Amino acid sequence: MARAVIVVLDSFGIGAAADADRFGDEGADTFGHIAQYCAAGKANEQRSGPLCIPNLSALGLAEASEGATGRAPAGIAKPQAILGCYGWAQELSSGKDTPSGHWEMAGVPVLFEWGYFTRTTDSFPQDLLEAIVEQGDLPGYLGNCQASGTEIIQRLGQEHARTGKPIFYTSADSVFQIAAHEQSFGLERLYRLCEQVRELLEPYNIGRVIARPFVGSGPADYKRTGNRRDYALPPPAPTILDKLTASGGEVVSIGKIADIFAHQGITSKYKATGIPALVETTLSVMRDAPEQSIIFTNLVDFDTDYGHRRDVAGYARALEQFDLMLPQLMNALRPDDVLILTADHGCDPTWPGTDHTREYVPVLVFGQKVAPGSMGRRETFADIGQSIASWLDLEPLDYGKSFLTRA
Ligand SMILES: O=P(O)(O)O[C@H]1O[C@H](CO)[C@@H](O)[C@H]1O
Ligand SMILES: [Mn+2]
Ligand SMILES: [Mn+2]
Repeated sequence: MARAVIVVLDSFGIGAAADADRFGDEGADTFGHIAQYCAAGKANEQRSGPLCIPNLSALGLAEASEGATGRAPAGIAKPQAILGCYGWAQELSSGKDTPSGHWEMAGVPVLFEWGYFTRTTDSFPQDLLEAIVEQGDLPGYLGNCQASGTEIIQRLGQEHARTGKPIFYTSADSVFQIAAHEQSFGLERLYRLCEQVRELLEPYNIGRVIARPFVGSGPADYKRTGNRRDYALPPPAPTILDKLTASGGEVVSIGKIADIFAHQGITSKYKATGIPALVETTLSVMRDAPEQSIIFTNLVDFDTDYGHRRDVAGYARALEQFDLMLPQLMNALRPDDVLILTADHGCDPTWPGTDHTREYVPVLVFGQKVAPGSMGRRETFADIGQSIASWLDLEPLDYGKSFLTRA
């Protein structure tokens, strides 16, 4: 009997994937560029100097990054000893979005193409917009373009508050996002609208509708809240989560994991806002979760607050903050448990635009019974799901090769 704890550092890529040119992402490197900016003294806001992440380093992060890129990350001190089993994984899925990355690590790569709204303005089809306005009983809509979510509420928030028209926007991802004010529009009303849009999008094969509530009295203090909700399509096949729950095990979602899996294969869920609170929640779940559990945490802030915002110093601070808490996660493991740190895609904060980047992700594994050393390059994120299947003595999954054998 054993447990698996997966912590996804959302968007923490470690170097352009072999197929990054297909995405215009050749040369992207979320971790490598953050380390480089820090070492060059170009990321000194509320922190300073080279990136200080001794605990991630002890799990083999720098070695994984060097394996993925052929270069050692700048300014990262070599650990005295490597305690983790480390590697770097290529994505098999066609997209570089959050559901694809998570489903693939849970054993189900997305081999079909999502629908996308590719026009930068007038992004959504007119008949779809008309149907949403009618069904949602709306006075109209604002936006209808590709945008950064923080920028668009600055630009259109006041008009939204004045007219009651919700803000519709998309990105390079397969998403329909709706920003609306929690008080003037209403949070429950926003959620209901998203559910209606989810249904109206049926013919378009769009991965997610995302509710983006915000508060504040004007552009100077508009702020998005932790009440974001993602309405994802369900994974196209049973994941390791479904297999474990079907066999009587527990799957605990922390953060937006349950939303990403359309609430399938989850036995309990906890939400928290911010990296410290999400890690604290993970620690408290680890104290009580029974054997044959997966504890699955998504740390969305790396992506939403720093990657998409192209905030290098903020991303570095968040990594340093997580690194300080990492020993608590390692110490909370029971003798048979395994801790896996990974990511779902990249979002290089030094890269043009505000979108994700196609990168290798780190696979850092720690457990009292896991032999340290390199697991090398992995062909698919599904190796994570397959390894957990083998660790928890479940039937093998259709995709992936296990990097874990119980000692
Ligand atoms: O700019 P914000 O609203 O954070 O949106 C980002 O978040 C979405 C979901 O990850 C992405 O598609 C990207 O558009
Ligand atoms: Mn993501
Ligand atoms: Mn994102």
